[in-house]
Parts: sequence; structure tokens; C-alpha cells
Amino acid sequence: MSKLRVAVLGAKGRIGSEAVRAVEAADDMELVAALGRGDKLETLAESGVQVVVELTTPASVMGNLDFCIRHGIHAVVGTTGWSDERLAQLNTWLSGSPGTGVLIAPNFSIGAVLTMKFAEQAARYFESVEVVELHHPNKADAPSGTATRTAQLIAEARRKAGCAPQPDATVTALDGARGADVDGVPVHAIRLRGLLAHQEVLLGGEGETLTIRHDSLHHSSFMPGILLGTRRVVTTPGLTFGLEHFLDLN
Ligand SMILES: NC(=O)C1=CN([C@@H]2O[C@H](COP(=O)(O)OP(=O)(O)OC[C@H]3O[C@@H](n4cnc5c(N)ncnc54)[C@H](O)[C@@H]3O)[C@@H](O)[C@H]2O)C=CC1
Ligand SMILES: O=C(O)C1=N[C@H](C(=O)O)C[C@H](O)C1
Repeated sequence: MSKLRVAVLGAKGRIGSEAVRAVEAADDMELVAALGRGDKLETLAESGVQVVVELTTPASVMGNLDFCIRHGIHAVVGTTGWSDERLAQLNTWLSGSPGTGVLIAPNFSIGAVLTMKFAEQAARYFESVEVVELHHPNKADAPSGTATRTAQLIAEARRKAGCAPQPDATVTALDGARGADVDGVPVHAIRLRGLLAHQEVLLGGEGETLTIRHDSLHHSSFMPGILLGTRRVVTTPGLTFGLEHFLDLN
């Protein structure tokens, strides 16, 4: 059987360099390009690549995906910074390239995907819910893509269940003291040397609390998800948002 031809964009970055090693080690994949900032995207077309793993920056990702989709190259995207406008733009591009698949995964680690799922399930049973994400201090964006997605899933679950707004009697607060408001869910971002990527979802009801916590202790935690996404995206045209769609979670 022929090997899947894979390229990594952001190949010298923290997660990109780990992804290069993971693709090289996968028996069913061949690494045909590993590009960093400033490298020419035309190299991709010449390499005969089938799937690009995009792990760069929010400023670079749209240009890279525009190129991939125009050339019918599937993409597995871990880069953060997704807005409704950006997703709509991607859908427009994809409609002009039927057969091309793009997976955007706010988080590739199975534990983080499960944290989001469990938080979504628990959200309607508790009066209060807040998200705390904790990352290494070199992270460029806050709150994390994972925390933003978690809060959106929680908010959607609470809306569907007809939950009342969360109790919060705060009248005066220093800017930022109550975190960022993501769809009505407070999200707090901590940056601390020694950490990698961690998240807690705190839920509170009458006389009880529930804490769902996940810790990524090494970038290797993201690799099984990246490899799974790479194998599945070639047979999944259009836009898929979230690795959970490639996992049998129901
Ligand atoms: N979805 C997930 O599971 C994960 C997502 N991430 C996300 O991945 C992104 C990268 O994270 P890190 O590796 O920690 O950052 P990093 O800063 O270590 O790496 C980014 C790399 O991309 C390069 N780059 C920038 N523009 C480029 C372009 N146009 N073409 C090729 N390379 C380009 C940079 O020079 C840098 O080497 C961030 O958005 C981060 O939040 C990180 C870890 C897990
Ligand atoms: O920048 C990181 O490191 C990570 N970014 C992603 C995010 O913003 O959610 C995934 C993970 O948290 C690691």
C-alpha cells in the first residue's frame, strides 16, 4: 500500500517539530516537506503532498490554507485563532474545491477532547461554571483555543437546556479580575514557567462542586490525534471542526 504523503508547516516550532518526528515514525506516512517561516509554499505543490499539518500562527494560517485548498491539498490544523468569519471564509474556499478536507482541532489530545465533552454534558446540571486554562509563558494567544471552544460548548449546552444566567453579585472589579467573557462563561488564563497545557472546568451547584481537569505534560500528547486526523481527513471532504468527529464518543 502506498504511503500517505504528508507535509508539516511550522516544522521548527514547539508542536511542529514533534509532529515532524511523529510523521517520520508512522509506518503508513512519508514526510515530503517540512516548512518554516519564509519557506515557499510552492514547494508543497512540487512535493506531491496529500495532507498538510498546519501548526504555525493565527497570522499565517489563513494564507497557508488558501494555498492548500486552491491546490486540492487536505489540511489538519492545530493553529488557534478561529472566528466565525474565518470559518465562513474557509467554507467558501472549500466550496470551490469539492473533495478537499480540512480538519481544525482546537486540541489534538484525547484527554482534552474528553474534557470538552464531559464539560458539555455536565454544564446544564450546575448553576455556575468557569474555565481556567494554564499554559507555558511562550504562548502567544489568550485564552487558549481549547478554553474558548470549551466555553462555547458549555454555553450552547446551557442555552439548549434553558439554564438561567450564572449567579455573580460582583459590582466592582479590576479589569480582567473575572476573566474573559466567552459566550457568558468566564475564562481565566494563567501563564506560568514550567507548565505546558492544562485546563480546569469548575462547576458549582447547591452544596457541591465538580472539577474536570486535564494536563498535557508533553507535546507527544497531541501526536496520536494529529496522526488520526491525517489519516481521516483524506476521506472527509469539507470542514470538520473538532477531533471528536473522528472519535466514536457517543
Ligand atoms: N491543537 C492543538 O492540539 C495544539 C495547538 N497548538 C497551536 O499551534 C500553534 C503553534 O504553537 P507552538 O508550536 O507552540 O508555536 P511556535 O511559535 O513554537 O511555532 C510556530 C512556528 O510556526 C512558524 N511559522 C510562522 N509562520 C509560518 C508560515 N507562514 N509558514 C511556516 N511556518 C511558519 C514559526 O516560525 C514557528 O517556528 C499555536 O496556535 C498553538 O496554540 C499548540 C499545541 C497543541
Ligand atoms: O499553545 C499551546 O501550547 C496550545 N495551544 C492550543 C490551544 O490554544 O488550545 C492547544 C493546547 O492547549 C496547547
